[in-house]
Amino acid sequence: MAFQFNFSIEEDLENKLTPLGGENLTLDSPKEPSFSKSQKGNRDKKLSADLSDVLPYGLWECSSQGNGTSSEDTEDPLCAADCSSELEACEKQPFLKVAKEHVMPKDLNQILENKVIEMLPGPQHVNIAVVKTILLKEKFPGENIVSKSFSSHSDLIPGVYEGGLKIWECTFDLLTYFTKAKVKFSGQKVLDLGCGSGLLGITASKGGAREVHFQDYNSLVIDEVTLPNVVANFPLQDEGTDENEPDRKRQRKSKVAQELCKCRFFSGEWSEFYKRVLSEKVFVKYDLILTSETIYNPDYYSTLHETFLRLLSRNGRVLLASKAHYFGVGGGIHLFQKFIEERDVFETKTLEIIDEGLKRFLIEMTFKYPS
Ligand SMILES: C[S@@+](CC[C@H](N)C(=O)[O-])C[C@H]1O[C@@H](n2cnc3c(N)ncnc32)[C@H](O)[C@@H]1O
Repeated sequence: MAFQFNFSIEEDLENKLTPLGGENLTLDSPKEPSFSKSQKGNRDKKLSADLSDVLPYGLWECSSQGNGTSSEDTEDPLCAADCSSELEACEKQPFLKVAKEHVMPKDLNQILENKVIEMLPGPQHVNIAVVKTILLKEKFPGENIVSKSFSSHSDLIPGVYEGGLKIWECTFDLLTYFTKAKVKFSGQKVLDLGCGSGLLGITASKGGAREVHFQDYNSLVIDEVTLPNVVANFPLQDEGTDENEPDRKRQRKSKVAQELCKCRFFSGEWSEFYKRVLSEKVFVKYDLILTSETIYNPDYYSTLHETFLRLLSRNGRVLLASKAHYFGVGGGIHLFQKFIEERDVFETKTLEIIDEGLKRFLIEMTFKYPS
């Protein structure tokens, strides 16, 4: 098996699309980090990531969009109003984007409608579905994170858009590690924290996890990236060559539905997320938490630590992938490990150091005192 990409093609929009050429943008520049420059509040944040962070199709801009801000962005109570006041407001207030569970739509065919699936070469045995971000804006203006990402020339806007629309490099490091280390998912309850594309959770699900939860900050990411990816990535053993055959379609639907029963999807800020799941009558903690490129911002460490503390089962483990350092924002593996040590709740073990391009780390976290 191999990776797949899933593109949305819409003729009328296609003509208006211009791939980001990198004039003033960092997204496509091989030399420049691919995130974060927030335009307001003197943050001037720029995280370090190399070109392989950018999806093969990248982010796209629509030549007629101007700065792309929209008054339709009313979903986040803390982040209404226009983009500039929003960024300022978000800097003054804690990011408390309310957690929400996303229910899989009944019509699974609709989720993959207008999406073209392509194969991504690689040994990770996961198919990937990805949608063109311009179409997300056109069709789903609720969060409006695509145009905000364009207008701020950034892949990350703290408290507004946390980067889930693209696949970050460390996700592939973790996927490779799963294969190399023969990580066992069978029977485990798994959380893909800060999931974005959801490839880690999808791999766990395909590996026999009994339950997989996906969490991302942005609901648009869950609806338009994670969910389609999940649906597209459950291959059918009995799928024939003729995909158009009605009974084949039915089989696919029911098989996917079976897999989806063990998946749940959440958007929202981490503390809101853990409060939400812990408020359920019966909540069983996670055996395994997978998380990639989520420690770029030291402002979030406390909440992230609390999330692990509250949601990980006592004998569970966190597999975390990160770049050594995120320039501009200041986070990185050493700072995070220091933070963890100071809290004295978890111990960390370095599983792998990837020393090509930007240095990256895979670490494992377990409770220091499991019982
Ligand atoms: C840089 S993206 C990485 C996405 C994905 N894990 C990958 O490797 O491709 C960081 C992810 O962490 C999540 N995230 C970051 N800070 C968060 C916060 N404070 N609350 C909730 N989610 C957050 C976002 O949802 C975002 O998808």
